[in-house]
Amino acid sequence: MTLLSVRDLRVRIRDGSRTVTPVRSLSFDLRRGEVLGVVGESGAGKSLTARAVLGMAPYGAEITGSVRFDGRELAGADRRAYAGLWGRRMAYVPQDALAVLSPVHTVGDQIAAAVRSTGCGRAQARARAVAALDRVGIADAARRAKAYPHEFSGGMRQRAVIAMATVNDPDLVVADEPTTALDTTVQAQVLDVLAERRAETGAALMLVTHDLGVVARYADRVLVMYAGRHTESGPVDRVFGQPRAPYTAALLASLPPGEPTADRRLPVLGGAPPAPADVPAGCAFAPRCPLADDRCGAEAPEAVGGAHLVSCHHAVEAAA
Ligand SMILES: Nc1ncnc2c1ncn2[C@@H]1O[C@H](COP(=O)(O)OP(=O)(O)OP(=O)(O)O)[C@@H](O)[C@H]1O
Repeated sequence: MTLLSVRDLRVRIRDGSRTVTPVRSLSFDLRRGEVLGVVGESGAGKSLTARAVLGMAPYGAEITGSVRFDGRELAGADRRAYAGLWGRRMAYVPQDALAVLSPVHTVGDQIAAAVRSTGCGRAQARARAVAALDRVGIADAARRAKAYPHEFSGGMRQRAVIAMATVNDPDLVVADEPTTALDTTVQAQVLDVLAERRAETGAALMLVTHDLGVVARYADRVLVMYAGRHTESGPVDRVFGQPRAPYTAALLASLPPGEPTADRRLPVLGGAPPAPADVPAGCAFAPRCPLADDRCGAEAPEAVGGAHLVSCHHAVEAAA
């Protein structure tokens, strides 16, 4: 069943003296309990999309289109509309734990406060906070709950944020590059903890990452974005096994050998994506695409296909 339905999402934002549209005409769905990986090069609009879904778009950003969460329209809603949702039904795991953890309260108190927002009593909230820390692999959780965020390592802080995000069994967790700031040795452990907690709570997870290997390992479906738009989406094994858009194929081909099934027909991507103010008319990828022709320069492609959607005038036919 669909939990989150995003249609024709557009994020407009002032950038100095002009207004840019870093996310445009973006549509995707997330089903209950599903893990959706959102990938694309830097500047593709992944973070803005995540923040638009959460009602946490930067100040002054204009959100249009539709963001339906469990049947409720949230696009452009004010913070009051989200107040009953944050921390209870939807939760955020950012790249930097300190963006959501206060430095002046203990980790345990902060998780307990999230529990208390559901109406739970003080003693029980504390006990649940300690249990939540224990579940994310924080040893000696009762003692560690009394520590402040700066007394935790980066990996432990991220575990604490995962504990806080999942303590109230939310329907949706949005994780934006949740391990990018961590040492590589710790990244996999923290992602495993996030995946475990997701499975235990049954939450859906929107996992923003630039790492296709992470998507291959943890996600059910993938959304590939380019210059703020949908490029390709569908089940991970189909999109990575038989990419239909030249951009997805090139992204996969640029992976080191041994990474997810990479079709290496296309050369490694040259050039860089356009800045939001310089997105060309037509297909945004056309200037870098080996298959681009006049139509690509003139006409932005619509998303076509059933479960495996692609926005490309030269899309490879999906295998039956
Ligand atoms: N507050 C803002 N004001 C103006 N432009 C912004 C703002 N936030 C983001 N942008 C622009 O929007 C585009 C998309 O940004 P976003 O952070 O969503 O990309 P991303 O795909 O998450 O990239 P990365 O992988 O580097 O985090 C970027 O070009 C960025 O410069």
